[in-house]
Amino acid sequence: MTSGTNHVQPGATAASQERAGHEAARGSSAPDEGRASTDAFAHLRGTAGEEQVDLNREERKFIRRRSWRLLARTSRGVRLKLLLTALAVVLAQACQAATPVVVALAIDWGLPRVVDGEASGLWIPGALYIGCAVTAGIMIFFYTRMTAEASQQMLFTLRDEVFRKTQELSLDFHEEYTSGKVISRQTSDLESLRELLDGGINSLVQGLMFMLFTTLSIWLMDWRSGLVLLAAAVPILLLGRWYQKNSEVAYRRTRISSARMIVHFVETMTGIRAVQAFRREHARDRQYRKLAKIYRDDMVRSIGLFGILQPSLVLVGNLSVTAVLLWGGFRVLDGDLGVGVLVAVVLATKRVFQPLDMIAMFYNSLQSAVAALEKVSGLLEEKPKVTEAPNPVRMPECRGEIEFREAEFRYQAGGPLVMKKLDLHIPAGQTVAVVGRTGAGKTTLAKLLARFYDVTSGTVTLDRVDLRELAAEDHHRHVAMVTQEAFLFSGTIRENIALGRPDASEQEIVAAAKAVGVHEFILALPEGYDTDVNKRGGRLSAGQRQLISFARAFLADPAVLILDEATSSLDLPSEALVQEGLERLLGNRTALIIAHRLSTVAIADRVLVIDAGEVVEDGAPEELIAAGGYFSKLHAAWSSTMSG
Ligand SMILES: Nc1ncnc2c1ncn2[C@@H]1O[C@H](COP(=O)(O)OP(=O)(O)OP(=O)(O)O)[C@@H](O)[C@H]1O
Repeated sequence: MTSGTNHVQPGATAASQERAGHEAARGSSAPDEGRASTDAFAHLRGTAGEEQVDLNREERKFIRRRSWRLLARTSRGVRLKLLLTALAVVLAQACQAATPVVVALAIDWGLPRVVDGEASGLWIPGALYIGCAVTAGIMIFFYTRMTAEASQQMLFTLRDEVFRKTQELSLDFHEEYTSGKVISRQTSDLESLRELLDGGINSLVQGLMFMLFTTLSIWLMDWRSGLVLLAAAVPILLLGRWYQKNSEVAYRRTRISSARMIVHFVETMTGIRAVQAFRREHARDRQYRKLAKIYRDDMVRSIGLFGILQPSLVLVGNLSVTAVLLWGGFRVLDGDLGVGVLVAVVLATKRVFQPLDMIAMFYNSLQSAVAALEKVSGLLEEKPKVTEAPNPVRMPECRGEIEFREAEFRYQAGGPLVMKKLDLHIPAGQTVAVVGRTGAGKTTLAKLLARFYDVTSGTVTLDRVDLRELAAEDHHRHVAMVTQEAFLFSGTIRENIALGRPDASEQEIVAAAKAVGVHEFILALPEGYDTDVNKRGGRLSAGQRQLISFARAFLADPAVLILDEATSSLDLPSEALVQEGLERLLGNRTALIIAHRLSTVAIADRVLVIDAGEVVEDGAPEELIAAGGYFSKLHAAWSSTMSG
């Protein structure tokens, strides 16, 4: 793959700037270490505390504040819409709650007039009723639309932010966090939020408003019945509090178990070849069932809480209606209360509890969404370790001279030194083969040059400019890394080659393919350069993919090429093909090749033998063979396999 060296878009750090002063969550970069130790919430920053279920008061407050900040930021562009929606909801609910009052008016004020032959007793309540109904209808239409627009806009912003953030984060984050978790944040967590934003908030506000106005109308009609409602509010609030406390933990648990399940699923699917090759299907399935069962049980537990809440609320509602009816009925018998008012008050009391069901339901989705928001806001709080300097050095032209000076590197703070005080100068245009035992640090050297990571101490320079000072865009243009996997994106062969330089003309794309010797092969494909790499017939072998990625790199025309070579998986004819392509690709660029084959070393000007993070042999291939060290043994072994 011609990999984009990890760089940060200049505009993509607005969110991180807002969080200036916060420590990096996982605290492995040197400047953060000191501050993290004085930070009481260091263990919760970013994705660090993601799996923690039980939080204390302060921790809950910290997480909630972060979620709210994210919601506030996401709603920035739609606040007017939200305000208008709220107004429309209030108006609609006021109109709906007013209808029982109109019924009372019709019975107690209108009917006597109608009996006396006065038409006003009929049309005034009638007009009021129609007025309320029509206004409520218009307002409902209005806010339904507005809510959909506002919530979809917020989700769009969130989706985009999650995507940009995950792309922006450095490789170290992805190696730890895994793509399964990112997928879980982007899919199941955002889905929970969608459920809430799409209908939940609306119904919640709508229900609350309806209850408020209906309660007001009851107080206006008969304050004694209002007292019954006040008494009913006590058990309702207690129930609400109980539910909130318990469901918060329960839903947090479901977000964690759902993420674990998705991670396992994604890992199995991405590693399906290994799973099938090693007959791991049953074991993976067993593990998946275990995780899915945990998720199921967590869900059942949280829904079970709702199962207690809902009938309890219905019971309180029904008892209240009975109390209002009995107390009001006795007062009607005593002549203290009009029948119309009693009918209206009983009607209103019955209605006042109706939205409770709905509110409880959406409180449920609110809790689920809050748990999801905690996770998403944590992910968005992460900061890339590899960042662009505030005033980066531009480099329009590059010769390709590389220097590592006293470069040291460890993957994690406190972890082992993977590279020890490396001093290495590679003049422009040199082809350097890097060899060494597995785990010696060859790929690490390449990753540092591609700036997937920054050195822990010392420097790495390109044309004497420290990579940390160099503009990401220029670094990306001058240094390209072609990895073993030779990843092809969905799309045509042409598009895949053009990734190296999106503005390349057709001739340039064909010229690149010809240069690395893959043109004839592409023409033989069912649709030539238009062949879709994911469709039947477009499926390429490892060697063919490698050649396409060579063409991609050739087109990008970088001054420095880093190659993590494809290895023994290639058969000999295609290996020869790759070899020819490779030679033409190298041209007179500076190249760092992690060599796994004798043929590659043969074209190198220089060989570096790395062992335990140190260069132990360095010289022209023939010199090293003559010296009789590690390389000469390796060379002898390679030669014997070639001749055998
Ligand atoms: N992301 C990582 N986090 C922690 N340690 C790592 C990470 N990647 C590599 N290492 C460690 O760094 C050391 C060097 O690894 P590296 O991948 O550079 O070796 P290599 O020489 O390229 O090996 P190979 O030939 O097997 O690819 C190894 O001990 C490895 O365990």
